[in-house]
Amino acid sequence: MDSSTSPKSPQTPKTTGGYSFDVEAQESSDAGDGSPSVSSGAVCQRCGTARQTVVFRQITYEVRQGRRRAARWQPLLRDVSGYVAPQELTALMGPSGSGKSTLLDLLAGRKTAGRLAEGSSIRFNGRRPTSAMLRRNVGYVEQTDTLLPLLTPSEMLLYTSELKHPHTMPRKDKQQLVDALIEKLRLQDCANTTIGSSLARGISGGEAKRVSVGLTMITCPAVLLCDEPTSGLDSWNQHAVVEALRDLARGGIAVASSIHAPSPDTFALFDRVLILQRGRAVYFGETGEACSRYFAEQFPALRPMRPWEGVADYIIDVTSSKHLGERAASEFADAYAASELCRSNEAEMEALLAAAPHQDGNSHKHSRARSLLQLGGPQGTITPWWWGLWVLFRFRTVRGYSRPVWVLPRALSPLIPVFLLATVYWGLGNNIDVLHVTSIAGVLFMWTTSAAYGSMGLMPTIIEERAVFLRERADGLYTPATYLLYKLSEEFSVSLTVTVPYAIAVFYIVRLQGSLALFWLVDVVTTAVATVLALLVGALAPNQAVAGMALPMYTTSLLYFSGFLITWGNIPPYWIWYSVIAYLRYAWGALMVNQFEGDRNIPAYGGVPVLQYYDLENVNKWAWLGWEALFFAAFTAAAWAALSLVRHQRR
Ligand SMILES: Nc1ncnc2c1ncn2[C@@H]1O[C@H](COP(=O)(O)OP(=O)(O)OP(=O)(O)O)[C@@H](O)[C@H]1O
Repeated sequence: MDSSTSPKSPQTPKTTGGYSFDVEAQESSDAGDGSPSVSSGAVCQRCGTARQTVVFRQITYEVRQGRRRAARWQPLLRDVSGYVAPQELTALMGPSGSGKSTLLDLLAGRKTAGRLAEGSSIRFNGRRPTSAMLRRNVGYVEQTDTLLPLLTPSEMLLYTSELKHPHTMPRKDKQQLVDALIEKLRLQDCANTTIGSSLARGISGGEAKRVSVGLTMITCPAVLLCDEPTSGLDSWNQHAVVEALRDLARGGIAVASSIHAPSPDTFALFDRVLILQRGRAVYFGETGEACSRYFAEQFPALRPMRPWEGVADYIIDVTSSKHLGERAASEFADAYAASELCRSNEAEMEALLAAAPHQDGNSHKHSRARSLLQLGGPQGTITPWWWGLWVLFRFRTVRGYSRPVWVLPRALSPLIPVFLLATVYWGLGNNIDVLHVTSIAGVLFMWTTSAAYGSMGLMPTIIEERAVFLRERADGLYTPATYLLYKLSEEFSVSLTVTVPYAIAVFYIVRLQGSLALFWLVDVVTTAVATVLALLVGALAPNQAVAGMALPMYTTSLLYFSGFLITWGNIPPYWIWYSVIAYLRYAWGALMVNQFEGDRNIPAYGGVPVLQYYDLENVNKWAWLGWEALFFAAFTAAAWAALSLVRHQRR
């Protein structure tokens, strides 16, 4: 395993796959926020992204804890300083809960709660970050992978590339970039293997993690932040992932990654390490010998390193408060704050800021900039909506259609209700005695009910896909409206087709009356409403369990008020409002009028004409179909709002 290349040694990085920064300083016209700038270092040969040095000083980050009046600001990070430099791979280490993810989130502008205290400052090339600038310059690899299990790494990267580069860029150029990334991340062996999931085995965890890194590298960010990219991996895969990060760093990117217990070989791949403990820095400096020497000199009473221990394990173990108690633990942070190393780091940061092309100063008034804490807001996409829809269709829908487990449940699930309706009510539709009138009303009721329940099976998939949606949306791959359109058209294209033969079969076998077109359209619109409801509940519900309960309960409640089980006149006055907004009432009402308007005098119970008995005598069936379609429009708007506004991710 190669762990040799030092960032200190001057070198001309290879331009492997175009992910490399030119060593000559060049003028860049894109600082990511639209303003021209001159980088302190170089620009990427491929995309012109300027190198970025991230300097963070005296970061104190607090969240509000406790209830209402008793709530107080609790610091999660205190006076943490350091930097992430181009061409360097920086490790963030520390016991669980020490604040590594919090710091990475802050640097990436992904915090949605809490505040940065007075005096905290984060600078990218000397400049206060804005949302647009962070989005352009920072790649963030989350702890959990959010990949599409049906695609291969090569397809996953191409799919992301299609959505992250202008649609006018030729496909072969995008493919070349993908091929270069595959080579850079050493994914050649699994490039065409299906990614898979926990249920269907695919590529390994380490390969999946490198694909996740690749997704953020598609647009060639200048800074790459990774939150525990090696968690859950064996030491071989850990090493492979960190090696890939090290290669990216050597190409000119500033890379920081949190990591737990790296093996000595893997730890040696890092250039620098920031060790946190209880939200405070206990060491920031070079890895390896320098790190162990610092602890040996500062704390001579510490136990010596055991022969089988790596430096990383040793430092984390000796500084871990589980052995020391809180007071002794803070002594490490106090000692570091008073150390020569800390002073020299401060001087280095001053020098980096002084050499930076922008001089926003350390004015603390703006260091709490909302943009820094709230990157997750509305954002644009690089490609137009129709391109997003086309790419989603090309990579996701087509792949779904090719799988029997996707198509068969959708195509065959209406078969059982259709079979039951056709065999139980065979030829009943033109029979006109009182009992049969009620049975026919029941057939129509069951027809709408089956359509309403049929789409509920979608919800688990929608919730499973939610993490992918949230990540891709945050990455600006598409808007919630495009995603909604994609999901609806994916489902409609199947349901429009399969409902035709089923509607014809039931209509003729049961010998129903009226318009076959309306009978089919009611089924289509009811399925559409149920589909968008599944998307709405999937977007709103915090988890599978809540979603799995909410939609069936809501749909069942509609059955009471659709006009069949209790006629309109018998609904208690305080429930009438619910009947008015029960979309199934309009579906069933339209079907009833369709069935009985040819002969309005057919009697129901008590000899009352059937449409009068069910309070439908003044109903226009097409108008009621239109009302149901309006419910579809309203639920679609609600689903769009939920997808846009509900985050499910508080950081
Ligand atoms: N929004 C928040 N509100 C309250 N506490 C929070 C919030 N975010 C993080 N914390 C707390 O801050 C501490 C640091 O969390 P963080 O996730 O940064 O730790 P970490 O070092 O990354 O841990 P691990 O290695 O286990 O991922 C934890 O005790 C966590 O519970």
